[in-house]
Order: sequence, then structure tokens, then C-alpha cells
Amino acid sequence: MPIDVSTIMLMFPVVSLSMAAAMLVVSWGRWRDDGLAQWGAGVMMIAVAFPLFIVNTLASSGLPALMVAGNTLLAASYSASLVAICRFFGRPCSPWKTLLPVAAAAVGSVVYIDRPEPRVALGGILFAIQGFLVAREVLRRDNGVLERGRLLLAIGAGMVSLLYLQRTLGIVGGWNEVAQLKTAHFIQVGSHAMGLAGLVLSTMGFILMGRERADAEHQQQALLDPLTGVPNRRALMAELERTLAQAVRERRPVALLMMDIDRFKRVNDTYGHVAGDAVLAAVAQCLKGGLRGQDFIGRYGGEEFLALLPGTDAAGAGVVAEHLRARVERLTMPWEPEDIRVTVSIGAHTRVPDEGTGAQAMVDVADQAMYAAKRAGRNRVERLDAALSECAGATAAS
Ligand SMILES: Nc1nc2c(ncn2[C@@H]2O[C@H](COP(=O)(O)OP(=O)(O)OP(=O)(O)O)[C@@H](O)[C@H]2O)c(=O)[nH]1
Repeated sequence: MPIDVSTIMLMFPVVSLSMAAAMLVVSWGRWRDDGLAQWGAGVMMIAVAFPLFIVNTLASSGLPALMVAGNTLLAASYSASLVAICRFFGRPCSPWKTLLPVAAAAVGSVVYIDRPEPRVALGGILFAIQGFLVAREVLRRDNGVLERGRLLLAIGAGMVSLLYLQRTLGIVGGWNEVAQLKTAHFIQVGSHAMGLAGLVLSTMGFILMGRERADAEHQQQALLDPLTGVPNRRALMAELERTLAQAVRERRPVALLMMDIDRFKRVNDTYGHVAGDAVLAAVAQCLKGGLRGQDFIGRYGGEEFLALLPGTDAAGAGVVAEHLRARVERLTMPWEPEDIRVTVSIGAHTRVPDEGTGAQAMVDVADQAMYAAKRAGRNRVERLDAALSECAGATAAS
């Protein structure tokens, strides 16, 4: 089947314009600084560059000025892709990696305007380096995870890089003469098809990266309490299951602190629900700020917070609980007409868990200890440790 190179090249603006339009539709009304605009701009530059190459291919003696413009646009499009990835990951992007290749493509094309071999070889090596930089940037791991979108983008950029590398090596090695670039030689057809596939794959990869990140954010949000910003009960229970499993393996204790704001109804009734909400958020942050990095705290319900302290024995849990109680007691919430102050009652429960220890059962014991603290006068800590909790209903004051 005879294949016309110009026709294949025509596919670039067609595909690029379609993808740029698709990106516009995807991002319409959700203008975020996630690099989509920069990636779309890069795709649009490819859509403009290729018609210039086509006209140059069709002109019998060639139109070098179009090659200068086309090469510069192509280099700018890969720089835009690099900027898009840096934006996406919130990383700084060195101007050396973005502006230098564009300047080199423009200057090199002008300098070699009448010498197609060095011009094509220089362009090829520049674009190969740019494709490599894009692939390298997207593969840089921040979290040790290589999501599918990143992989797809890296494969696409890698294909583009290899395509241009073979073009330069072909000219240097003499198997890919410039005259052949306009013919339907299988190397040309294959390399254009590879370039097109690389463009489609990398753009799909970029869109998929955004989708994967949005999914991860939604999952994260589903585990956070929107009012206080700390994990919700679902996240707490999942974390407790994990903590217990690890503690069973390591034969280490786990302590739970159930903390309930005292007379919170009075806060709502006196200052209003908006003030009540603000107090909840302030207490959550105050409690969180009083814990170590390996501890975990979340909102268990209404005005109740639960802290998980892995590797903490009963005495240690008592110390942490007292520290938290005192922190909240010192907390002042500026409000009109007067500052709001609250206290918390804390129930602590510690045990070295075994296979049969249930997460909910442990929470229930901590809850019982907390109610004991309420009964004993509030703003205090009560401990109900494993040996005691096994004797039904027993409580022990800290
Ligand atoms: N503002 C606000 N109030 C809440 C929220 N969740 C629960 N509450 C209120 O918290 C109050 C809890 O009241 P109670 O269970 O009677 O307990 P309390 O007044 O704290 O008294 P003790 O626990 O016995 O010290 C109720 O008035 C709930 O409406 C919330 O998200 N925002």
C-alpha cells in the first residue's frame, strides 16, 4: 500500500487539534494550576508546526523559513510539556531546560538554513533530549508509586525521544539521508507513526495522571472529617485495625484515648452552632498538636475524639492523656463577647492485643473509661486497663 508522507504528517495537526479540543472540554470551568493548560498549549504548537513541515515537504525546492518556524515551535511544544509536568507536581522548572532548547532550535535552524543535514541532525538531537527530559521528569518519584498515567506519559515521551534520536543517528551514520525524509521510505513512515503514537500516549498519560490524582484526593477526602480536618470514624477504625494487627505481631501494647468535650451542648446554646463548630475544630487541632508523629487522632463522633497510641503502655497513656487534658484546658477561643474555654474528659484503655482483640471492643472500653471520667466530675482522666477491663464494670482512677 503506497503511503504518502505528507498525508501521515497531516495526521499530526488533525490528532493534535482533536486532543487539544478534548483537553479544553475536560478542563472547561475547572481552571486549576495542574499544568493542563500548558500541556494543551504544547499540543496546539504541534498542530501549528506540522502544517509548516508539510508545506515545506510539498514545495519542490523547500521553504527553509518554514523549517525554522516549525523546528522552533516543536522545541517550544516539548518545553511546554515539561513546564506542564513541573506545574502538575508543583516542582520548579529550570529555564535552562525549557528556554535553552527553544533558543538552540531557532538559532540552529537559522545558522543551518541552507544545510538540511546538520539542521535535521541538530533538531533531532535537541528533540530527543527534550523527550528524555519530559520522560525523566515524569518518572521522578516523590512517593515511591508509579501510577499508570505517569507510566503511559513516560512511554509516549520515550518513543518521541527514540524517534528523534534515530533520525539524528541515521543522518550521522548515513542510512537516513535528508532526501529520504520526504519519501515514503519505511523508516520515515515508521518514525512518523511512532511520533504520532508517542504524542497520543503521552497526552492520554497526562490526562490520566490528573484523573488518578483527583481519585486519590476524593479517597483522601472520604476519610477526613470536613469540619475539623482530622480523620473521621471510618479512617480511625481502619487505622486501629492496622495498628492492632501490627501490635499482635510485635507483642507491643496499644493505648486508646477517648476524649469528649465537657458540657458542649452549653457552648452551642450560649454562643451558637457556628461557635460550637469553631470550638470543635480548635480542640481537634489542639489535641493533634499534643501527640507524637506515630500517634493517630480522629473525630469519633459529635464532640468525641479518639487517639491511637501504638507502643504505649498504661503509664505512658496516662501521661499523654493528662498532657492533652491540660492542653485543652489552656486553650482559649477568641469570640465575641467573651473568649470561649472548654475542657475534655478522657478515658484511657491500654492492652497488649492478641488475635482475638476486637477494635470496636477496645473502643467501647475506652468509652466506658471516658464516661467514668464524666461521672467523676469531668475535666479528668480515667484509666481502664486490660486486666481491669476484664473484670466487668471495673474502673480505675489515674
Ligand atoms: N456545633 C456543633 N455541635 C455538635 C456537633 N456534633 C454534636 N454537637 C452537639 O454536641 C452536643 C453534645 O451534647 P451532650 O451529648 O448532651 O453532651 P455535653 O453537653 O457535651 O455534656 P457532657 O458530655 O455530659 O459533658 C449536642 O448539643 C450536639 O448537638 C457539631 O458538629 N457541631
